[in-house]
Amino acid sequence: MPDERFADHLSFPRGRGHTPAGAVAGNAGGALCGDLVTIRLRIEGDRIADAGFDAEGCGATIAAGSAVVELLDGAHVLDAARIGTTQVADALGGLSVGKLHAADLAADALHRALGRAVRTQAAVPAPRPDGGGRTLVAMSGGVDSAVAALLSAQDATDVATVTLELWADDGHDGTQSCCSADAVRGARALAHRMGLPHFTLDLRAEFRAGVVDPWLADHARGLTPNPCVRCNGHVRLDAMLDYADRLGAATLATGHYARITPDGLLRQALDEGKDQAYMLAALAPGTIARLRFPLGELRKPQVRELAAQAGLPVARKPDSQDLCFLAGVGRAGFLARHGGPALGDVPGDVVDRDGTKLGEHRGHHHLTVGQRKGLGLTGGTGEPLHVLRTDPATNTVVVGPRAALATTHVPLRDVTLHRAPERVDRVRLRYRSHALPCTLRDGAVELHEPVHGAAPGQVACLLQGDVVVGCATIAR
Ligand SMILES: Nc1ncnc2c1ncn2[C@@H]1O[C@H](COP(=O)(O)OP(=O)(O)OP(=O)(O)O)[C@@H](O)[C@H]1O
Repeated sequence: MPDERFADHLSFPRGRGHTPAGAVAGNAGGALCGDLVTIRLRIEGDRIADAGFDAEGCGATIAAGSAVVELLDGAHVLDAARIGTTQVADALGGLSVGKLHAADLAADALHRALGRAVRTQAAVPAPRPDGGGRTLVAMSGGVDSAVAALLSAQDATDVATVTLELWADDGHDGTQSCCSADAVRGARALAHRMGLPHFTLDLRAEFRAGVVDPWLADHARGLTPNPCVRCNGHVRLDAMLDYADRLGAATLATGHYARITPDGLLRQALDEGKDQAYMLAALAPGTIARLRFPLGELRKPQVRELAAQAGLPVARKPDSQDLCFLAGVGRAGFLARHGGPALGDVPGDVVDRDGTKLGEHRGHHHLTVGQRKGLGLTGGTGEPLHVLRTDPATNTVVVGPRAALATTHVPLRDVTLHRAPERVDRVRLRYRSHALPCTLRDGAVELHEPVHGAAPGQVACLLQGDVVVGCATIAR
């Protein structure tokens, strides 16, 4: 027997077919599962001013859409962000496992609409200054950002969370798939479990234009780009800070392993093996001033322990390994699928330093300076060969012994410095590589010891000790 609340929503759906003036819509479900929910809402200031819905499919879908509209009635934006599958199901008197799917869809549609509406309509005041302020925590669904949220909630009086939807394969959106992006859902469930409001910020268009397209273009130009540095520096942190403004949050906390010096510069994390200051090197000082890194003084095992103590299901979740948009397809698969004609597989010559052909490759963009694996070649003496340089104009790859990669002179472009150039005494030329003693002179770093292979396109993180004092790109 369905609960009478369920029957009531089904018989008298609240706001069905209603489109509030100035509404922002969010969809979930679609062709694959046959159920589709659309939630429409308008925010004024810090409240949901009006909401309506449409639903196709089973009765539970209609009841769930109606329950969301009722839950939203006059709700504070931060309370609306606490509504998840459980709240929708509870509002219907509980749902059987088979019908929970309807509550999932309605919650997904709500969060798509809410996430978009906050971007353009919300103006949530900051909490009273004596109350400790509000922090927005960037939650990926992994253990690091979950613990960052946990620690922020212990510190700040008021915490909200946000997850970015950055990438969905072509044709995969809320209306065609039965599920929203898994990561976003997982992060939302985690935030709700901690009692925190959760927002979804759809940055797919900005991410494609500001990160993926330049990454593809750099590959076509024979460079080895760092999309994460670009993403942090020019796309996601700025977008999340704008979002924080809308939600009255003065600060943004992330699960990055990094620290901030008293004079506002980035500093490497205590846990050197996890340090991510390199990934954040392109941030402007104004951005850094609003960031908090609650994990900067912790080591990874401590972070996992904190998560376990708090009963978070992600305590043992493995770390993410690769670029987020390559998940499931890998680099070569992604290039084949999204690279277009400029990055199609076109065989070219592998030559030695004298231009003698040694073999063939399937496209220069699959190879990067310093690379040994994947060439399938050894030199005449049996010595392994490495990529010395790639030439996109002729689709030629030049190889040689490791010794030929050695250099002490690394030319730079797009140098940004936050302190005088004389203060640069170390440089990191790759993520997860050691910092190398150096001097910065005439737009290049002069290394005190040779390095084997500095790949054009990679970021050079300019350090004074363990403090990031600048950033540049390695030039050809
Ligand atoms: N999709 C996302 N939405 C919101 N914040 C994100 C997202 N992806 C990453 N972040 C933020 O950036 C931080 C560093 O991201 P990174 O990809 O390095 O994740 P990570 O070290 O595996 O952390 P986590 O364990 O939290 O996934 C995260 O801890 C989180 O605060």
